[in-house]
Amino acid sequence: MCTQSYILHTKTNILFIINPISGGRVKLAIPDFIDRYLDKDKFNANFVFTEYVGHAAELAEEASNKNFDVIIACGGDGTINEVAGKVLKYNKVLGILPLGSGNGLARFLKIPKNIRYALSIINRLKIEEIDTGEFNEKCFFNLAGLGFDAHLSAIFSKDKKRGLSGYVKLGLQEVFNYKAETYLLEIDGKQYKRKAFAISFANSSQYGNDVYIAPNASVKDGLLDVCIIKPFSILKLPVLSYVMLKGTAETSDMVEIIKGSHIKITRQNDGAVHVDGEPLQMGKVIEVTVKPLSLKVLVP
Ligand SMILES: Nc1ncnc2c1ncn2[C@@H]1O[C@H](COP(=O)(O)OP(=O)(O)OP(=O)(O)O)[C@@H](O)[C@H]1O
Repeated sequence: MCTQSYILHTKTNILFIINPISGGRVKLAIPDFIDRYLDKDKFNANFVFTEYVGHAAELAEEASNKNFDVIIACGGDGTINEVAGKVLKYNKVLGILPLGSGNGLARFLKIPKNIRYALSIINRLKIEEIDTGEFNEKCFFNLAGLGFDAHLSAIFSKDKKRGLSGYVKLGLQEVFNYKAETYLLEIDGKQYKRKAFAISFANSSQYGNDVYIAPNASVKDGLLDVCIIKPFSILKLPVLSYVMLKGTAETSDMVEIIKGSHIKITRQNDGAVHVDGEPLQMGKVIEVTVKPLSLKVLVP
């Protein structure tokens, strides 16, 4: 594990990239709030709101080329994905203000939802390096996956209402009709054939909202947890929900977890995948790898 602190001779240029729609929360007052609690002796702060999907990545790229050393993703895992992809590319430092619906990576890193406390973490400038994943060359930082989770994220992204309740409602509508598929997996050279409801590749332990798919996952072990949710009778949905909320999914016979660093997955058809909850379409064959300790993040 590598922990560093900046020795500050001059002020650090910091950019807050704010997603106005994440978490279903209005954020017009956020810049004033940040301005009040950010340490002005350490930082020159700038703020910008995103205007469309992909804009956070463009803004982070621009900022990296303009002397910003620390870039803060103010949103959920989708916003972090866009910002962190560029932070990783330009070897900058990522900060997080958890303003999303699920906030999976922020929860895993113990960054509080209370913005004042989250800002106190930024003020301390304590940096750690974490693993990052690649899903057919698309970076991810929390979770990527296919099957039901990918199907749901594709539908959720078209929904105007964000937030936890909308997600749960949609999930319950869709779970009844979703059909499990057969996948061929190669994990660090070993072959597996599995029929699955969903498969997640977990860098952190959770989807968000403290729903744990991979309770023993670590962002520092150079490994991903391949979490296979087996096909199940709808009557067992409460059991599956219970073990995920309790953080005991690995003990359930409905879930199989295999750790690995080089994974190839072959499915029956092209279709939906998700990276950090954002929907994408990919082909039948997907390669998943991990870059150990590759991203610098501000942590408590
Ligand atoms: N101005 C905007 N209008 C519409 N979509 C936007 C805008 N700015 C960013 N986005 C998109 O919003 C999406 C959702 O963002 P994000 O994932 O951060 O929030 P969330 O889904 O509420 O939280 P979480 O992923 O933690 O559950 C991302 O795909 C992002 O590209």
